Amino acid sequence: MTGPRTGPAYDPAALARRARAQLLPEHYDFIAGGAGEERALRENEDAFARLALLPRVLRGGPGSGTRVTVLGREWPAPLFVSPTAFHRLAHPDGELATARAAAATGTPLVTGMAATTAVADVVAAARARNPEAVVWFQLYLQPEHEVTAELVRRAERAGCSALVVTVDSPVFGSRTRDLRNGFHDLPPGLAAENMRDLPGAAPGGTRDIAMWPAGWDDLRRLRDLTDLPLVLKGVLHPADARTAVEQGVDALLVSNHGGRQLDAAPAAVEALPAVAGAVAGRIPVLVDGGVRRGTDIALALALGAVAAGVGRPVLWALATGGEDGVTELLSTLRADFAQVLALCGGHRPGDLTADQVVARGFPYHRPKGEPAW
Ligand SMILES: Cc1cc2nc3c(=O)[nH]c(=O)nc-3n(C[C@H](O)[C@H](O)[C@H](O)COP(=O)(O)O)c2cc1C
Ligand SMILES: O=C(O)C(=O)c1ccccc1
Repeated sequence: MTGPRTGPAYDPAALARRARAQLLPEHYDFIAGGAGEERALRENEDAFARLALLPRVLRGGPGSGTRVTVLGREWPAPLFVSPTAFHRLAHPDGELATARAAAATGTPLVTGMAATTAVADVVAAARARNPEAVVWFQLYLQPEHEVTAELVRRAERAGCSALVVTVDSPVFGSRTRDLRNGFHDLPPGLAAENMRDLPGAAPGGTRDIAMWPAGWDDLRRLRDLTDLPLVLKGVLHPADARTAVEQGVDALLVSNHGGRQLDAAPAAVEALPAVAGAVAGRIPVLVDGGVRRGTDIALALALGAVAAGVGRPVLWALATGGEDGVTELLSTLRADFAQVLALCGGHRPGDLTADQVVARGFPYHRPKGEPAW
């Protein structure tokens, strides 16, 4: 046999179980949980499991690898780390460990305004491992424009190369487990470091991160404030996708926020085809939610995404293995995707197409278009 072998079997559910054994129950629940009855949360993974890939055969030729180009930068694989709050809940090294692992594997990282490490320190840790490291900054538009403006300046000064504006949170979702556990505040010693010393804000608590019903006008104000590319995170409706393109948004991230906001939202991967159709190739479309293995990345690409993000698995890997754990997770996901791509008869990520995606069950039917038999 020639070519790389993938490593020992990777079991995403076992990783989550090991993390659960490491963490305080209320911290595990904060990370694992979703809104309401956790339907949107479950659907993200279940929707991938309901889909199958039709491999193409005898396509010959060598593979040219897993590289993709996103907003003018080459990524080694169509995989990135989605923004998640409070990495120091998972491991004392927190976002610094995540940043080092992402940089070491060349995986773009979206660090968030709810990080427990300041964005300047996150980018510095990443660049120390890999001067080419791609770090984006995620923010919620704040009711006080000056607060948003200061966050943007901090991200720019730190060296972030795009802003991810999360737009699915006009209000905070009802996180059932957090309400049950009474988990509202970070433990002593941890703080949302990006919120320190902002105009009008008290230093460092989670409650400084306002979720607020911003409008397209507020997005235009942000557009006028910075030359960084803007990525809208949390778009599910194709009409919003069209508006975003018209408004000059640079990319979309299709997401139901890991099932943590609207519990009736569809799985991200189910919303993806309509959004990709509305965008019609004018800007890149990314997706996150329920991505756990190479086949999920392949399905996301076949359905119109240029790359897929992982959220919770990174926190589980961080909790169980710190920086090394995250490095292993990201390398394994990339190798797994490379193998799936080859098994599908693809030579490069763009070779995966929607006609290769079928709903499981017999007789199976294609999600759109002609029956496949
Ligand atoms: C613990 C946790 C914290 C999160 N914090 C944020 C955040 O601050 N901003 C944001 O846009 N999304 C946040 N998300 C959503 C993620 O960016 C992402 O959409 C989601 O986790 C992807 O689904 P996955 O966890 O199934 O991979 C968070 C998710 C989790 C699990
Ligand atoms: O966005 C989230 O899902 C999230 O958990 C969070 C928590 C506190 C502040 C900001 C985001």
